[in-house]
Amino acid sequence: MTKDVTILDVSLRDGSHSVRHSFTEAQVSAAAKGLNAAGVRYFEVSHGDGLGGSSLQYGLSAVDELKLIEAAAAQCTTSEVAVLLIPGIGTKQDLQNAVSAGAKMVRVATHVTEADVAAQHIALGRELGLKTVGFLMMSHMAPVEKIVEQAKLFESYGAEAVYVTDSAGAMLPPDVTARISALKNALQCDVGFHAHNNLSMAMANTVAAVEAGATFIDGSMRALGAGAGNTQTEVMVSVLEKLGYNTGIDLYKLIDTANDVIAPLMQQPQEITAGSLVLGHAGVYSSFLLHAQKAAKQFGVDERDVLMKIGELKAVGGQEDLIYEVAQSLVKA
Ligand SMILES: CC[C@H](O)CC(=O)C(=O)O
Ligand SMILES: [Mn+2]
Repeated sequence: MTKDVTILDVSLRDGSHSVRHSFTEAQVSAAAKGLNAAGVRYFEVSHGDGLGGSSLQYGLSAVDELKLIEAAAAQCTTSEVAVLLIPGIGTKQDLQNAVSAGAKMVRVATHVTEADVAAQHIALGRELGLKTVGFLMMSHMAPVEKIVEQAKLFESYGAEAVYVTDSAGAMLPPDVTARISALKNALQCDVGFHAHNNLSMAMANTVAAVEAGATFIDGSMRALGAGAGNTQTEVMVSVLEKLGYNTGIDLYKLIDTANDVIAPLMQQPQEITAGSLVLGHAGVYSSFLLHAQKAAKQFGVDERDVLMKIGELKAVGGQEDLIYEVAQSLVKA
């Protein structure tokens, strides 16, 4: 029996980190047109750090994300636009504005131990009639029991799916299997998985996730995303179809969009470089990479040392300014 898997493309949100939040309406519109034509059910559009992320701390967006959401929604006949909301960066008003611009899904993202800060945002998502999802970031940092506890909180607030998010690209397939299987046993709602390729494990981890029962899976075209990027959506469609899963996606149309729209806008190849490898090794947020490279350059220190130290400090999203303090502290007196 073929099993259905819902693929959510994050090129236009996680990819925002990789292009330093420089997406234009024309780029988003062209990518959205291709994703819709290929039959991708959901795709995410917003600043890399979610709604309200445009700031000195996280990086200023070239174009207001509401304009990008509108441009994307205008291309959708069957696909739906998702937005990411990290409570404290984005607000309930930001979500309402995103809905007016055409968003149909919200993913409320918290650190893996902090799901309780999302209760009112999940409730608002449901009230607004959105597909509403919980997103547990940095899931490698918590043991399985903690993840189950936090996912149950999300479900109790009304989340219709809960994601295990490997923000640092630090997990190995057994880590993924353990987490997804535990959530499948403990939850009634759907379970999702989001990977980063810092240790070259994104596809293997994605396969482990679907085999353990995840039915929502993220990817990005040409792997465009923070760090070494995400599971490459067009490759994942092929791999999942070969494994007997049904994605409902037209592979050629998706490849064309990846090649004709995404490849030309990339600012660097999505490779596993010294920095992205250390993200996975030390368990650091993938979105910290470009900040660490900038800070290392500014203070004349090795980006690997900065990231290793950040990993030791167990820094979490929102602590981007710590990267500069660490780089400064590494300068030899
Ligand atoms: C900083 C938000 C982050 O990019 C969300 C995400 O995609 C992840 O945690 O991997
Ligand atoms: Mn990510």
